[in-house]
Parts: sequence; structure tokens; C-alpha cells
Amino acid sequence: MNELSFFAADATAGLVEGLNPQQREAVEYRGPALLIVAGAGSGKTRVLTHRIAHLLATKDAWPSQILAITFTNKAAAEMRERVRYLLGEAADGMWLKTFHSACVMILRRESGRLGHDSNFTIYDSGDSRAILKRLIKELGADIHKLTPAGVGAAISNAKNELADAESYARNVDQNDPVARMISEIFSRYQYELRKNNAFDFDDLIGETVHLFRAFPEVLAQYQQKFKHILVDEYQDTNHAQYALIRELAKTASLTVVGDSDQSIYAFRGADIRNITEFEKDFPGAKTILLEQNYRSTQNILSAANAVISNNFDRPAKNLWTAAGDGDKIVGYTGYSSHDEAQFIADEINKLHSKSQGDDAIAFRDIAVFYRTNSQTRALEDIFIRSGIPYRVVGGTKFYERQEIKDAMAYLVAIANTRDDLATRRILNVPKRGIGDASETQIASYAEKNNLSVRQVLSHVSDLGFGPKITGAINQFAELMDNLEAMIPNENVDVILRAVLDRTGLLESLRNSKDPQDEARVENLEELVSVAREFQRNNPEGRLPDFLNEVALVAAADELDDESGTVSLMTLHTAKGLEYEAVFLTGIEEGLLPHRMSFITPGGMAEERRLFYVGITRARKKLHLSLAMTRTTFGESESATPSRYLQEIPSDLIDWRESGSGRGMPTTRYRASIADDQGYGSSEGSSGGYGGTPSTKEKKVWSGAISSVRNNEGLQLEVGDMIEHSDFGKGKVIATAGEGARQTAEIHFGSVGTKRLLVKVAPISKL
Ligand SMILES: Nc1ncnc2c1ncn2[C@@H]1O[C@H](COP(=O)(O)OP(=O)(O)OP(=O)(O)O)[C@@H](O)[C@H]1O
Ligand SMILES: [Mg+2]
Repeated sequence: MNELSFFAADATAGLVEGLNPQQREAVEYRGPALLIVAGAGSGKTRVLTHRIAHLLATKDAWPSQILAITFTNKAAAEMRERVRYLLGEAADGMWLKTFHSACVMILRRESGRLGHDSNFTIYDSGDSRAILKRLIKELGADIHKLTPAGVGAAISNAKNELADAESYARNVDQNDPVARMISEIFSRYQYELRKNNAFDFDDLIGETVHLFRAFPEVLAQYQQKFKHILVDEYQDTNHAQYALIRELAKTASLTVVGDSDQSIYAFRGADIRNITEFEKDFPGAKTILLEQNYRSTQNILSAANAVISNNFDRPAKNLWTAAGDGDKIVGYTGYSSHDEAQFIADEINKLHSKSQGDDAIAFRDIAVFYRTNSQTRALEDIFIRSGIPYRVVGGTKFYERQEIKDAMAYLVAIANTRDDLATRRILNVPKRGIGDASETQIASYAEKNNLSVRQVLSHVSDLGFGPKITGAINQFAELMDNLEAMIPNENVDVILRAVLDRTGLLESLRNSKDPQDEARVENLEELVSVAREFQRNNPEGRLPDFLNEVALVAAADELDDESGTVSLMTLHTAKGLEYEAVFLTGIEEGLLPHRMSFITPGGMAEERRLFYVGITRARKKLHLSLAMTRTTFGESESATPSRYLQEIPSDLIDWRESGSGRGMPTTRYRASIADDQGYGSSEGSSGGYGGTPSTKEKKVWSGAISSVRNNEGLQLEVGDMIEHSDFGKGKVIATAGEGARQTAEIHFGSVGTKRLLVKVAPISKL
């Protein structure tokens, strides 16, 4: 239904109805420059959307004259949908884009002037990395310990400051050989891009600015086109983006909205000054402050206000809400990250429960935030066990991550030497000189002679490779034999650690300066923790048992339930979003604030803003949790509560179970530890179920979900009798979750109790 149809007499009235006076003023203002600064949840994005609709409805602008910039594609899509809802088709033809997509549009049309064809390629960071790697090698830059990631970051920073390779070279300290080398790589890198008719991500913005500056007639065209430019999340623009807006907005009316307290991208060059100095940059600008928050309850806001007031150098603002105090914030200190995750799962189930009546909260209105991706693993494990549907927003689920798959492939390959898929995956990971051509040759030899790839590796002399490749293959085969020999006697975590250390998997990531690789190291450390925990829970368990356990979890990962899922995401991804209930996890020193911020200037304040962003996503229910011990790389370390927690007035938080939440674990913790111990997928697993995993389970691990059984619709209840293709008859003794995520604990006479994912287990009901 089109809202405006109710307001035929005055098509614009509906667009300001329900807005407060400041919001309304912001929507109706007409002038060269408008700055809307306001705290979280005060309606900035809503005002921007209504302002666009209002400009169109009043015929102050045609859709083609509007350029609106949002931070993510998702935000752009939502805004378009909203304007369409307000106005119908009148909304079509607007440029509602991210910085990058707007620049791509411009460059596609104009790139000829820059010596590119309009069908240029856009290189992602992986592509850039590959070029840089080659250049570093060609120039012998590795003697300076330069890495693709390190050089890539330097180039990216330069581009965000609008420096090109030439100006970079001019400013380089000629006495600094490393800086000179980076500069040399920079210019060769640009040469490569040009030769390949490609732009990298940073170029998209930088080259558009360059285009405008070099060709005033092109700029003039766009200046004439866009009469109104509107930018959301302006606090996170970097210098290049700022320059772009400045060029375009010389004659247009510019509206920017932002909140300097939510600036969380300084590490990518975002500059809060773009917002604080707006009035200076755009003389005659009007500033409107919004102070009423429409999103959260007073308790949540008071916590947010209290936290952010600890940052210096910020104009005081005080958000208020008419929503009432609402519930207290719930605090929880878990004994371990698992205990923390269990608490979250229990709470989510409570919030979701039908017993809440009308207050029940749908899964889709619940979100869990964390600072680093590696924190998802404990959450994912527990959610799967509890049957809570979830999705990881803007990230890859733990067991789908490349580094985790690589490490797991090693384990699978040694546990099942016939698994060619696994062996081939790791043949040249990390790189050891067994290239694609060699791999193909090995594989076809294997097929012809009916051998496994692994067997061929032991007969490499038959293949006629040169000495270098033969040497590399022999070394690899020996490594795999040695690792395999560990299986009967060693604990799983010890084997995994050996895999990570002896294969060079960890080392190659550790040597990289790429922040993503740092995250990958953290993920691998997390995997060691998984193995350690498995061993603790299954003292007799061997590698194949561990692989079965993981296969179960990974298989459930693949099954996404469309009908409402809990969202898991990093705090950075959460910007601009809102949820009925929010869980902020891992509020510990070293995580939030992140340990990297201890040594970064301004890092502590930026982390505080991140915490502020997290808190202010919640409408009604906010949970803050932490763990007393966190396991990193298999070692348990005691964690300290985040300093930011002290900044929240204690009367706003209801610490569950333990008086201060920071003391000794109470009975509840002990109970849940006991639960943890008791939770074992396979009691008696060392009994009849040792050895190589069955083909069916192996397929599950390999991700070939579609080829395994699909018991769609099969629901089990306690007491049901079933038949399993490997274990025979069994009785269901417990179930958790529903639908595709239902798991069942089943007691089999032959092998003890197993926990199985009902949808994919090879079972039928008797
Ligand atoms: N005048 C209003 N009446 C009712 N609801 C409003 C009003 N203004 C804003 N809201 C609602 O308040 C919530 C927050 O608004 P919005 O997302 O626009 O805030 P924001 O300032 O952009 O927040 P953030 O800083 O987190 O991006 C939304 O659900 C929005 O629909
Ligand atoms: Mg917003």
C-alpha cells in the first residue's frame, strides 16, 4: 500500500508525519549544505530516506538528480525499498549506491580518458595480492622482509590519501631502502593494473577523483546532473571519499548524516574530522541535532551514554528516549567460552519461547555480536547442539573457512589415506612446488593404475618428474607417513598441532602481515582448542572419532533454515542495524578492547566507539557476557573483564548467578561444566567405532551433503526405535532442536550412545 495515497491533498504531509520537529526540519530544509549529527538510533537514516522522498514528492528534484551514498549494498537496497514504499515508482532512476558502486558507474562511462577500456576488471584483494607477490619476488624485495599484505596495506593507505605512485615516490625518504622498495613496487603494480585494464578497490575512488580533477568538463557534467547529494554514515568516510564528495558537491546541495561516536574505521583511513570540520568546509552549512532516540530503552541508552562519555574530545550529547526504562541489562560471566555460549543459547531459547506469549522474540530479531571472527566457533557449536537456527552475517561459517578446511583436510588425509579429495587439496598447501600440472599428472596416473593419490606419492619415481618435484613429493609423502603414524598413540590435539607446525601451514600465515591472515591464525588456534576439548570430553577418542564429531557439526552448518535465523556478526558489521535483543560477547580485555588497540594511537577510544555501536543496536534486551577463561591455541588463559564494563553504572546491570559477575563461578557454572563433560557424541567411541570413518560419514565431511541421505521431515522423539545402517538398531534417548537441525542421542547396543544430526544420518524409523 502506498502511504501517499492517503494524502492526495498534500502529497508531502505523509512524509513528515510522525517525525519530531528537528527531524521534520531536516527533511524540509532546502539549502546548500546540511549536517545532521546525532547519536545512535535518533533517526538519521530514517530522516535521510524521508528527505529523499520529500525532495521527489515536492518536485524539488527528479530521481536522476539524486545521488545517495550508503555504507553497504544492503543499506542501499533497504533505503531504495523504503523510498519505493513511500513513493512508488517515482523512486526509480535514483543513484542509491555505495561509494564503490557509484564510482564504478562513473568509471565505466569515462574510463577511456584514463587509458582504460570500459570493460575494465575490478581486482579484489586476492588478485592484488597475487600481483604484489610476484613483484616482490621479481624485485628481490623479500630481503627487506616485505610481504604482499604489508606492501598492499601501504599502497592502500597511500591511495586512500589520494597519493599516486609518482607522488609517493617523490615523498619517499631516499635514505630508506625499504621505503624506496615499496615505492618501486607501487609503480610497477600500477603499471600491471593498467596493462591488465584493471582497477583495484581503492583505485575506484581515487581514480574517479583523479578523473574529475584532470577533466573538469567531465566533473561539470556530473555536477550538473546531481542536484542533491546525500551521504549516510559520513563519519566513516576516508580522505579519498571526502574529496570525491567535495568535488561533486560544489554546486549541489549536500546532506550528510553521521555520528562521530560511531566512527569505527580509522584503520581504513576514515577520518572523524570530515564530520567535525564540516561547517568549516561548507560555509553556510546548517547543522541539525537530533537527540531523541527511538530505538532503545532508557537503560540501554544510559549504559551507552555512560560508556561513550569516557572518550575525550567529543561534544557532549545526551540521548534520551520516551520508551521508558525497560529491562535491566543482563550480565553474565561464564566459566569458559562454552559456558558463555551455553548461557546465550539458553537465553535465546527463553526469549523465543512461546511461554513468553506476545513478548516472544523471533529468531530473526535476535543478534549476537563479537569482536573477532574466531569467537563464533563456540557459539556455533552450542547453537547447533541446541538446535538454534543461525547465520553468520558477512562472514564464513567456521568450518567453511579455507584455513580450517585445509587443516581438516590434512587430518582427513592421514586418517583415510584413500581420500584423494583431501590429499589433493593439501598437496601444494602451503606451496611446496607441486604445481597444478604435477597434481594432474599424479591424479591421472592414480586413476589409470587404480591407486590412490597417496599411493602414487610413494611410487613417484615411476612418474618421471624432475629431481626438484620428485624431492618435494618424497618429502610430502614422508611427512604424511609420519603424521599418520601418530594416530594410534597420540591425542588429537597433539596430532593437529603437529600438522600445523610440520606442514608449515601456520608459519606461512604467521609470517604474513595481512590482518586476514592474522585472523586465520586465530581460527587455527581455535581449531586446536576444539581438538583439546574433544580429547578432554573423550579421553579414549582417536582422530577418526574427532573427524566424525566435526563432520556432524560441519554438516549442520550447511543447512540453512530460511524461516528466521539468529544473526551472528562482528561489531563492525553491525553498524546501522537494530535488533530486538542483542548479545554482546567476549567483553574482555584483549578482545574488546582488542589487544591490537593497546599499541595503536587512538585505539582505545576507537574500541570504545565499537562497544558503543554494539550497545546501541539493541531495542529492548541487551546482554553483556564474558568468560573467565578463554582457550587460545589449546591453552586456557584467565581473562580479565573489559575496562569498559566498569564504565557502565552498576545499577543498570543485573549480573546473573554470580554477585558481581566477576567472582568465583557459582554452582551453575559447575553444573554446566559437568554438562560439558557429560556431553560426548560417542560414549564408548573407542570401542567398536575406532578405525577409519565410514564412507557415508566421510562424504558428510567433504561437504557432499546432497549425496548423503536426506531425512527431510523425519522428526524423532524420545523412545523412538530406529535402525542405523552401520550401528544397527537403537533407541532415541534425547533430542534437541527441530526440523533440519534436530539432533538425537541414540543408544545402540553395539557401540554405545551416539549423537546424530537426524536430517543426514543414515537412519530410518522402525
Ligand atoms: N520519529 C520517529 N518515530 C518513530 N520511529 C522513529 C522515528 N525516528 C526514527 N524512528 C525509528 O528509530 C529507529 C532508529 O532509526 P534510524 O535507524 O534511522 O537511526 P540512526 O540515527 O540512523 O541510527 P544509527 O546511528 O544506529 O545508524 C528505526 O527503527 C526508526 O524507524
Ligand atoms: Mg543509521
